[in-house]
Amino acid sequence: MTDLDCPEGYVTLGKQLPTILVAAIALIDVDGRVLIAQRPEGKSMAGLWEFPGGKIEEGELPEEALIREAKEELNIDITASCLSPFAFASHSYEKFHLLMPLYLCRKWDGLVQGMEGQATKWVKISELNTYPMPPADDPLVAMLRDFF
Ligand SMILES: Nc1nc2c([nH]c(=O)n2[C@H]2C[C@H](O)[C@@H](COP(=O)(O)OP(=O)(O)OP(=O)(O)O)O2)c(=O)[nH]1
Ligand SMILES: [Mg+2]
Repeated sequence: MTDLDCPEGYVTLGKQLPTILVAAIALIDVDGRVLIAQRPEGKSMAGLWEFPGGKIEEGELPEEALIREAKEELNIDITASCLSPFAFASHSYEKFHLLMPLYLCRKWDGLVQGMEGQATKWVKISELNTYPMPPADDPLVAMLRDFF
């Protein structure tokens, strides 16, 4: 898939673009740092840093998608009760519109490991803007900076 292609599993909300639903998580550690992961080679937007997460699959709630993605991508266990809705991104890329709720999570079981070969990094929220992230994430980073 190139950066501009639309992923599978979209819904048609607007008239112009297919919409993809993605759930993302900002894990916050005891020192107030947030976890970001680098999109691996071969995926769209490879090399950019992101909040872990992924597409919400048919029949899933966003929280269920995050519990699954946290295990698949980071090998950690989280529960729905530890996920706080925080903000969302609504951003039109060239070929699709992204609707992405971002949840905060301060409690999980296990040690974070990049399970898909992706680099992971704990960064101070004040330094998040020094990592290149997808354009949809800009307002989320600003919200995190304002909030913390
Ligand atoms: N997880 C995540 N995705 C983001 C962020 N910002 C952003 O534009 N995206 C986009 C990139 C992708 O087009 C889409 C997420 O798709 P993905 O490739 O991570 O989906 P997935 O984890 O389900 O991966 P796969 O099963 O398709 O390999 O959302 C972000 O901060 N986190
Ligand atoms: Mg993903």
